[in-house]
Amino acid sequence: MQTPIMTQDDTTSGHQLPTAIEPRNPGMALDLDWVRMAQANTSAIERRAKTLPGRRSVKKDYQAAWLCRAIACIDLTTLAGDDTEERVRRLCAKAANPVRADILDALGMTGLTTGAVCVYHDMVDTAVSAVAGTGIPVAAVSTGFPAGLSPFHLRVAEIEESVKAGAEEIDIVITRRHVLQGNWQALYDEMKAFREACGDAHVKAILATGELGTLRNVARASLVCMMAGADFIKTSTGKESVNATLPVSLVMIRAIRDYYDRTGYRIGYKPAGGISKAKDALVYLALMKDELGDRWLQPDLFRFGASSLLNDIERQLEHHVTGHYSASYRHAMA
Ligand SMILES: O=C[C@H](O)COP(=O)(O)O
Repeated sequence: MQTPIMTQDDTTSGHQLPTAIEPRNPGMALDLDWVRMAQANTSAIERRAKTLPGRRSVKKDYQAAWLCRAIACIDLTTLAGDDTEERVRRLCAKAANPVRADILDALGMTGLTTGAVCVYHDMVDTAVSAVAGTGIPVAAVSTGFPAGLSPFHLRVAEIEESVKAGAEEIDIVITRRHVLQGNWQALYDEMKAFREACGDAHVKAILATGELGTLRNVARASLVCMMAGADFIKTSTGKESVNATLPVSLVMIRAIRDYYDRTGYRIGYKPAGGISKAKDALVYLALMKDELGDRWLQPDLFRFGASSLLNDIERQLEHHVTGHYSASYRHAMA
């Protein structure tokens, strides 16, 4: 049995924000030698990824605190073709009060919110009004999400419109073709233009890793996007057939570590798509702690892109506090 690596000390305030805000990533010139040298030892990464979920990484007594930390790191997302203003307002209300008050009281937690809400451009206005006064930022998916194949000037204009409407975070999608063709200069130029269009908004680069072919491509695309000024790198849109996976996460997290070692800038990580279970969230938090350290367990450097993860976490917290699952949960699981 392994010693738990996540203890109560790590979560004394559950979702404590860092005291110093991380400086923005200024980027750097494209270093093609570094990109070409980037490797990913697929079998070693897959072996390591396989051991992660089985590790006793969180002692049971501390799980509630860690689940609250996970909530603070969720970009609570709705990205559906049938989104309505009413659905987005409900999402924002949930982001501001993610867990029932009696459960939070029992845990001794106050002021817990999700890290952000994440919507399409069309819903930014609604979301900005709905989160007013809560301190929760609105993230907009942009640049022709999810495929990112609309005309370049329209992708840039979409970013500018979302920033104008009040989005503080922009999730751009890269052109996968640039990666598949090894056109690193084109990827760098695209990312740099998106970065500039974001102005003061934070930019997350969605790599759509399920469509990049190899882990080596994932490593290289991660580096290029960080060199071009991405503040976060994000796995996927949630719309591809393969979304966030542990092998891909290891590759991206290690690219973040290399970039930090070389430049001194901390880049955030956002796994997204298909993460819907509380126990999976704990595996990701353990992975961040293991590979990058405690600083990357804060919402300014780590987010889950997820539409349904919060529901499962809330159920687990309810179980932790009351010792049983609600009737509606038992019914849903039956
Ligand atoms: O980034 C957000 C993803 O689209 C959410 O995906 P999900 O609905 O599988 O949680």
